[in-house]
Amino acid sequence: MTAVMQARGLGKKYGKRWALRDCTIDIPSGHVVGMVGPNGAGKTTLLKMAGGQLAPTSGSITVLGGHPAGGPAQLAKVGFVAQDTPVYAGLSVADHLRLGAGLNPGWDAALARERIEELGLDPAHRAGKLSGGQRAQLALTLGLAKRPELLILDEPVASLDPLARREFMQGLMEAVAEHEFSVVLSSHVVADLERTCDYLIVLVDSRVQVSGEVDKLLATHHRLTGPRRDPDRLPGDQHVVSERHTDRQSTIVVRTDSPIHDPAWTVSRLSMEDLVLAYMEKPAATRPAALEVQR
Ligand SMILES: Nc1ncnc2c1ncn2[C@@H]1O[C@H](COP(=O)(O)OP(=O)(O)OP(=O)(O)O)[C@@H](O)[C@H]1O
Repeated sequence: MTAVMQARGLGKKYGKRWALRDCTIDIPSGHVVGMVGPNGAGKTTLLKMAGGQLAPTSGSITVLGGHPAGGPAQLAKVGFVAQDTPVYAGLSVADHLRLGAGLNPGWDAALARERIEELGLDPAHRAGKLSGGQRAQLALTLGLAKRPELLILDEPVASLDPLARREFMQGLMEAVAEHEFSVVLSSHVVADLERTCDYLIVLVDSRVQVSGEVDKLLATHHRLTGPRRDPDRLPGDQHVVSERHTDRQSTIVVRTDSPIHDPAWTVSRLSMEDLVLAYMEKPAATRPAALEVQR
């Protein structure tokens, strides 16, 4: 099966500073992928390289088996909704749909029209006068009506209130269920990702810290709580992701494929948010190389 996105040693430098480095990922098709990480971690940089808007400084990236800026056929397969849900303030909703139809060979006019109707948007309304939530929905409609094989969304819900966020994510998930395309979505709102994503990428300090199917990541990460212990004394197959200690107690998040038998530990499962926070807690330089959990 063709990978949706495959990167090998991918890096991007702005001046002397790496925005993304040593990124190696293989994302299989058919997933809704959540990309999460703190401000400046390199999410937009990675997504723009996938969309063909930025050239790598090092390494390589293929998207749906092709070069990201590889010509009209490649661009037709990938929808990209940029960070600030870009629409043209002076153009009406209907103008946007006409523009989309003119620019995209696979344009699904019925999908676009029906979605605008369902959203209750007036086709004559200028985009500049829409609310943030409505603008985001218009941008999503343009991305969906292109009928891409992969839709990339860079923090699409960042400026939306919780209700608008939920409506946006619901609309996206309904479209995924109906048209079966892959999605890569960056967001700071882990709760949104928890509801929608089945594949996760955590980026911190310009590096991919972990990537893989959510179910598998949650099955292989555990929180150990017990009497204070030096993490160096854990079994070799338990990779420490984060650690906290008081005088008497240790709380350590580990990744391991093996069961944990040590009776001294209380072992608990992590939520997606716990997992993301564990990878954000510890400085990347002190962690082992990026871990990848594959199908
Ligand atoms: N055009 C640019 N010129 C110089 N540096 C840049 C440029 N774009 C991004 N950077 C830097 O690259 C790093 C990664 O930025 P990027 O926008 O990819 O992060 P991000 O994870 O998307 O952040 P956010 O969550 O805030 O959107 C940051 O340090 C940023 O300042």
